[in-house]
Amino acid sequence: MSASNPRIVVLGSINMDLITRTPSLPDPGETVMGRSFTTTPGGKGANQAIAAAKAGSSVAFVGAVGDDEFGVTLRHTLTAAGIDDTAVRTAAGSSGIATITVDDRAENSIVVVPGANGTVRNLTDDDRTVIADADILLCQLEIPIDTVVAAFEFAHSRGVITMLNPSPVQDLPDALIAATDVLVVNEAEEARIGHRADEVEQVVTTLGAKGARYRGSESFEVSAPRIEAVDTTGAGDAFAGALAASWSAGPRVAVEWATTAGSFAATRPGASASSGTRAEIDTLRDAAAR
Ligand SMILES: Nc1ncnc2c1ncn2[C@@H]1O[C@H](COP(=O)(O)OP(=O)(O)OP(=O)(O)O)[C@@H](O)[C@H]1O
Repeated sequence: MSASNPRIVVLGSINMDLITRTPSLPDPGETVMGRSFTTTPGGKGANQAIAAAKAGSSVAFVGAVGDDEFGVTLRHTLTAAGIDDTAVRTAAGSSGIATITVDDRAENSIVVVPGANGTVRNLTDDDRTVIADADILLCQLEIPIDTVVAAFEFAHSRGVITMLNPSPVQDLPDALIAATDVLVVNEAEEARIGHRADEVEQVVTTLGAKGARYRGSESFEVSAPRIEAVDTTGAGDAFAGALAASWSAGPRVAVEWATTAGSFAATRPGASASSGTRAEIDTLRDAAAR
């Protein structure tokens, strides 16, 4: 990737994932002994922000952590990645939490508590300042959707490019569609959104191991490099962050590079930790071109 990196604001979720591995999932009322326990930062907003920052972009995050110990760790995760956290509030109560139990057959059960993410119900003056200073606003739908709509309308009015990854997928308000410049979806999300995606000028669809597709001023498909997939969790977030980070190079370069970034993430375990640096992604791209 060449062309200079844009300044990116991610407005979205940040969670602590609490992951327990166990031989078998407990039935209701049952207690089982687990094998191991790990905590890892997650949330689509944070994953995508970290992916964009690792790709070399200047990134600011807008969202909320709780006033618990996880909040301290989560905020540190952002700043350690070089992300500007001045618009991250600390809300009373718990941080966003995903309690994940995985058994030996890779079956899982997950409880998500939105916690602080659910308190991001309005835009502050600081948020507007950060957004107005950016080139791209990137959002998902793990915070209240009305806040995303307000942010997109404000960004749109200031000429800031709006990129929406509508996950978890849901009905999209007309105002959100109208203020979206680039829609980033996987195949399932695209199918659920259906013809409404036609109302957005540019749509990027990820196709898993097949790569990605772009529809806009031109239409094309790029294939993913062949890799040994270890864990595809977070591949979509790595793709979205890298797409924003490379967008100024034009859709063809950006979609190709984001596809390589998604594939790189699939070669590593975990979500935010699996995204690659710019050099790692370039290395995979160069190897695939040989
Ligand atoms: N098995 C794979 N081999 C190569 N690349 C992959 C593979 N799986 C995912 N990718 C890469 O990651 C990108 C995003 O994957 P996908 O389309 O599965 O998104 P997603 O469903 O949002 O992912 P997830 O929810 O697992 O994070 C793809 O466009 C591709 O570049």
